[in-house]
Amino acid sequence: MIKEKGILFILSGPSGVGKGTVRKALFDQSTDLRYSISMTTRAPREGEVDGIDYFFKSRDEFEQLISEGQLIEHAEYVGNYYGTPRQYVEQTLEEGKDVFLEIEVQGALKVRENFPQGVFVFLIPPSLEELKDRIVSRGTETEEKVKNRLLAAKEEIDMMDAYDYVVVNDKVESAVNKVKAIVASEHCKRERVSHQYKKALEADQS
Ligand SMILES: Nc1nc2c(ncn2[C@@H]2O[C@H](COP(=O)(O)OP(=O)(O)O)[C@@H](O)[C@H]2O)c(=O)[nH]1
Ligand SMILES: Nc1ncnc2c1ncn2[C@@H]1O[C@H](COP(=O)(O)OP(=O)(O)O)[C@@H](O)[C@H]1O
Repeated sequence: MIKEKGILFILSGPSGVGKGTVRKALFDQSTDLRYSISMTTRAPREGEVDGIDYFFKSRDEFEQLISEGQLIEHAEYVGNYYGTPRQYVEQTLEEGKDVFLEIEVQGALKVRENFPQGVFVFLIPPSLEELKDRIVSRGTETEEKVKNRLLAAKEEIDMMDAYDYVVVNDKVESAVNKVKAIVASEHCKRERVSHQYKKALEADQS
């Protein structure tokens, strides 16, 4: 029997749109998706645990991982490196399980080069005003940085055509439901493909 590979789902979108919030809400529910824990050089925040939230690395360690080809993609974001571990993703897909990445836009574009069969989901804010409010209310940015993030967000939103799906993050619960619907839809597509394949095999034997 041919074992089907898992599907790679990528959730991306501009800073502050709510990627982390939607991803956490999705994984708080029961799901068959496997979350790929990223590597980063940023310092752990209070309450974050190595190997759960991120694999926290020094810059030297991270650069070593890059040079050994151990990351599918990496990006420098607000002065820190972030990257997706290759072995976990490839092995999990090979085992037939779906993998879920939550990464920023540059990294997602790089994943697309290596995994064109991945399913790319772009999260957008209901409006730029709302995005600004979210970045400000998170309280992690200076006024200058908020301006820069909004400028970057406008450019990033222009890239949404490169994605397979666009989800508006109006209410967290409804965004999570839409992501779940996308996962279900991709499984249905695959059922159709594998069904046709089985029919072709049967026809060949008769
Ligand atoms: N390219 C890339 N981006 C990542 C990865 N892991 C997390 N990110 C993104 O890095 C950005 C910063 O994440 P973080 O430092 O946790 O702060 P946040 O802004 O509160 O989510 C977010 O946009 C994440 O989606 C990764 O492996 N690769
Ligand atoms: N649907 C939503 N409605 C209102 N606020 C939201 C929503 N989604 C996220 N937020 C808030 O917006 C801010 C940015 O969310 P976060 O998940 O950190 O974004 P990202 O990971 O994309 O940078 C946080 O303060 C979060 O609580």
